[in-house]
Amino acid sequence: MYERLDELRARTELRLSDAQLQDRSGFAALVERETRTFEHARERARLGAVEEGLCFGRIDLVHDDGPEARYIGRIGLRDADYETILVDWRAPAARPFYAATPGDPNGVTRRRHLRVRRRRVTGLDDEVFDLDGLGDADRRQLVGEAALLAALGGGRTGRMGDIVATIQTEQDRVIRARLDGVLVVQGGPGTGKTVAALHRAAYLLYTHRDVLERRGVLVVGPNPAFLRYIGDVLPSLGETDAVLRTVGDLFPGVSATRHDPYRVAALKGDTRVTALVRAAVRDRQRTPREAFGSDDLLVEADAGVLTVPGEACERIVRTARGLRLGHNVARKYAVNALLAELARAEAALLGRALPEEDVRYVGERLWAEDPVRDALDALWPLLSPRRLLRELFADAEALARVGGQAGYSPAEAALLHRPADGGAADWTVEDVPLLDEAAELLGRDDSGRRARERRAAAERAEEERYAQGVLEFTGLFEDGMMSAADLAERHRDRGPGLTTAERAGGDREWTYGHVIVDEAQELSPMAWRTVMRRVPTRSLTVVGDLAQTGSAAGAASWTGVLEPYAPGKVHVERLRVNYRTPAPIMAVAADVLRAAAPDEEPLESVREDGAPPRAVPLPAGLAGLAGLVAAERAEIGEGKVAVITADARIGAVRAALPGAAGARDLEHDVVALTATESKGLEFDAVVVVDPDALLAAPRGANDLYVALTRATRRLAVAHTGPLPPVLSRLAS
Ligand SMILES: Nc1ncnc2c1ncn2[C@@H]1O[C@H](COP(=O)(O)OP(=O)(O)OP(=O)(O)O)[C@@H](O)[C@H]1O
Repeated sequence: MYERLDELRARTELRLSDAQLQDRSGFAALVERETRTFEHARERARLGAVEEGLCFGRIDLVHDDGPEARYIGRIGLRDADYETILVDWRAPAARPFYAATPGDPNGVTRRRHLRVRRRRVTGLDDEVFDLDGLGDADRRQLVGEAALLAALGGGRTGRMGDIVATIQTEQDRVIRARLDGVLVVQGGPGTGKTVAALHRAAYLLYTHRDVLERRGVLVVGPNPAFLRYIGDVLPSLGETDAVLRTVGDLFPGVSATRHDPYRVAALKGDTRVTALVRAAVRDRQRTPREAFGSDDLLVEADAGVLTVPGEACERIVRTARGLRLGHNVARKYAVNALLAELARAEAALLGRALPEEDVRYVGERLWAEDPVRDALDALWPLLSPRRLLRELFADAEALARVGGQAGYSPAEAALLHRPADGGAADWTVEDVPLLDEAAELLGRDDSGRRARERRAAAERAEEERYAQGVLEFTGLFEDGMMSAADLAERHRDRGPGLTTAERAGGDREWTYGHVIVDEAQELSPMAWRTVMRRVPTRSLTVVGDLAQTGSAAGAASWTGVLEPYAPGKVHVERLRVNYRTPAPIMAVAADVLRAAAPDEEPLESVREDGAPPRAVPLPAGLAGLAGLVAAERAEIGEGKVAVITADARIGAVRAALPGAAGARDLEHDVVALTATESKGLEFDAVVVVDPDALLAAPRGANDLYVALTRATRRLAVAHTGPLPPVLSRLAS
């Protein structure tokens, strides 16, 4: 297989250099060269990514016409005679490797896991499915237990790795689920939700390449550190068409990482805020009375003071609003109509006749005068989403007025007040969905572009055919959400030479072929609106754990959140086995889970071994912490230690551990994190500091649960005060 891989690599190199050397001139030749170069470079990257663990498994099957040995690997390979020598793990033929269980062997008589290092087989584990010889008690459901335990036992590196060789049956079901509809993967900590979702992305890109390659897959994660943590998985599976983003950077040009305080976040996360944004836009469409406190519009133009009667202005504002277009699009009408009135006023002032056909021309001339422009901008300004919200939040009076119109109490509206520093750092993660909402309401005056697009009708017809295909393929016909024509328009290619991920990342209106949302319990209803706009076909994988919800406006029920967007298309799968945390640590976490979410079933841990978790009193305060962390580090040898505490204590903990890194540097040996920052991550040893401070926060039991379940080997709970009763198991 490696020989064949080397041949393919050499061939790809050759094709790549041929493509680059091709020197025919002309536009078509240029495009062809770019396309070929791109394709071959991609193939080179794909072949380059599979060196380690090219082939990791084999299944023996019995057919009517004899036995078959099938090899499973990171990619599919055929020999020179076109015979399959290696089956891609994502192909249907590989499925029995993951799906065979003693109870349901799928025709497999033996499954073999191969361990290969530097092109040499260094070990193998066999499972023989001798159906007659098995009692129920032996029918453990783990696939390739020895290989799995070996993979789980290795020290952590600060980066997540792929698991193609040891995917478990329940995870395989998630990975290979259908593309259409909303698949929710609910599972406790360490059940492999994240890793399974990423393998699902790779599976979908492989199986539905025609649809997904062009539109790309969006992966939404909770914070930048998490995205870095998972960032290697898809490239190691040979995939480059995925875009990784936090909610804070879904709006191009803004990259928010800071969160609002709890109560503000709750307000901004609730869909009531859409009424506020709507009212804020409307508030900027003013009559002269609202803008200047005078009945009529008075403008000091070059010719003298021009007067437009208040009624005429009100009629124009009313009509422009009635157009039901975006604010910036309707502005064109409002400004033109007001200019026409001003042109007539000027003619009247100068005692001249103004033929109707000259009105437009005179209006354009007036538009060049600053006082005219200023006056019209005060009535109906051109607004960007950022300007709208920045000015709203900075203006306490406007907030109270607009808030009142949207049904907010004065106290609620006042919570949103924020002085404008003008810097980009002002934006919080919770502002991003509001910016997106504002962008939808404001719209863009893109009539020029539209006219050009109309001329490109032939091209568009092709796009529409494709879009129709997408809608049909994903089982979502024109149901009023979005027509094929709309979809096609949003999908217009933005020129050659960029990867799908690059094109998608900078375009707010880009719609993806599939969206994966991780730690999805943290998303507010407003964040969901923002995500859903990016996937009108509603093809999503939603991954999370309701028991780990920590954010102010996070989810309480999956169907409650998702059904309104995809009625009848939400399907929930549960993962029940914990691969990360050893059983003794999970027992401690289970006590906390009972307090946080009494209805959740505790998980079964794959790993029963491990050092007993312990409570360590720190009578002299955090001064004792450095010694404890050093001891934990010595215990784990190669590996990572995380010190996790409440927001309120993180400053003190960092001061006590000057050598520890933060969330930006997960590859460091010791990191100090808040519970929120630790979401989705894992470490060989975890030291939870001052659990009572964690419990004191809103949704504090969830935070403590998250912190305890980050450990893969060792757990210590250090406390400067008394140990909370929920952790009494540690005291015994
Ligand atoms: N089939 C598997 N083979 C090998 N390792 C696995 C497998 N499934 C999960 N793991 C490992 O278990 C750990 C936990 O996985 P992951 O982070 O995806 O869990 P999670 O459900 O997202 O957890 P959390 O809810 O706490 O974020 C990871 O190290 C992952 O690589």
